[in-house]
Amino acid sequence: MSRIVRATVTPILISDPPLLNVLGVHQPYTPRTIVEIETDDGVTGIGETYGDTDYLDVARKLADVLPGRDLTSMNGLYALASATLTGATDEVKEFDPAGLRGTRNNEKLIRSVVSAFEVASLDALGKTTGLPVHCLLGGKVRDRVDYSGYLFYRWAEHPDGEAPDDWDAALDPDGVVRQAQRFADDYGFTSFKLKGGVFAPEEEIAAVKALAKAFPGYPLRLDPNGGWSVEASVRVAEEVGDLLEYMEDPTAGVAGMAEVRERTGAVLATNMCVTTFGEVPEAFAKDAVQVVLSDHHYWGGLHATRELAALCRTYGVGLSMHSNTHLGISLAAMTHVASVIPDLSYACDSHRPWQTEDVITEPHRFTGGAIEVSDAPGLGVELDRDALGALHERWLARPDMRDRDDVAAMRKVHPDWVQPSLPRW
Ligand SMILES: O=C([O-])C(=O)C[C@H](O)[C@@H](O)C(=O)[O-]
Ligand SMILES: [Mg+2]
Repeated sequence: MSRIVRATVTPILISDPPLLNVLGVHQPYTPRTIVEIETDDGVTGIGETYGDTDYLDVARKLADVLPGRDLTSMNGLYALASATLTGATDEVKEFDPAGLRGTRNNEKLIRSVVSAFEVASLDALGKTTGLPVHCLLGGKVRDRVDYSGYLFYRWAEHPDGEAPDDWDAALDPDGVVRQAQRFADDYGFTSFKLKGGVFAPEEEIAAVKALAKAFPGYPLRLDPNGGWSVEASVRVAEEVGDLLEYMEDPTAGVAGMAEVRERTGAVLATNMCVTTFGEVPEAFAKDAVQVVLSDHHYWGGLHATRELAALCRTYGVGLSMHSNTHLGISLAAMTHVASVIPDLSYACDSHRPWQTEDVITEPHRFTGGAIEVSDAPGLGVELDRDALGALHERWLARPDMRDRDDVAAMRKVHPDWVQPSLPRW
């Protein structure tokens, strides 16, 4: 049995383009946490998760108590991490500027941290046994995992010119179609999701119609992150519902989602109103959600994602996959877990094509809109220590970017910008 001799947590800042959403715009740099777990066999496993300071604090405390523990005791990680939070209040934030992923409470914070340690443990265990992570999860049922092209309204550059990339602005239907065309040409995506909630629904309806015209038959999704009232959501469903494979979080909250469902019959997906196990019963009972967008980070890891899949299967609810800004370690973990869930029948989301940097030596390549499932031991990716060091140096140099805040980033351009209250329309 391998024992953990060291767990290391490295905070980094990665470049991020000026992607717009209902709250504001992405900052030029976004925080991530990279976890390494070393065993007494001399093997190191790696994991990745959110990097905002409250995640980082828990990750550092969990890393401190791991040496001496059995590598395989992954089911005990949650209790260990919880113990590090003793005395903290379980403050629930319904909506906060650090990313549009629903409620924020201690359980979700802990699960988000634990997931990186679970993935690092699985990577180390895989390297020790010579087995890929998907084998440790029961074996893949597909060799390739489909991803959808994640389109954003965006500016060409950040106001101060930081973190430049070679993409044009996309602020109208033509810009969105041009972006989708480049995604299709470069990565082969055959389905698209447009991040909405940026402009009035009529403008986003026009973008969806333009996409449907340019890419006939492609599955499309529109996600305003709860930015619309029930009335606006119904209007959008009437206008473009038949062009969309699902509407993602058209309106905020279970009651509103249930009403939109009842009035339109539209298929509704969420990564906002069902993001913890505790939110499942009410939402499923009220038929507020027909597709849950899993995210192995905040659901608590790869095993927890399979538990969620079983729950969704039991209740006849679909499963797809959410993403926030992430690098290749997370993409590898997402691909392994997606490969073992038989009824994950939608293309997964990934922000990865927007990232110009990585901490793995051979970043993944999307071909035909998919990622090959690796059969190499562990995750099948190697840490690039030079890149990790450089991105950590940036984290040290930029304390102003250590917490994601899309509202603050927007304020740099629009000084009067305040966190929009939902619904915006
Ligand atoms: O599907 C989603 O709602 C997301 O990916 C949430 C993210 O925060 C997204 O809106 C973003 O990156 O701006
Ligand atoms: Mg969403």
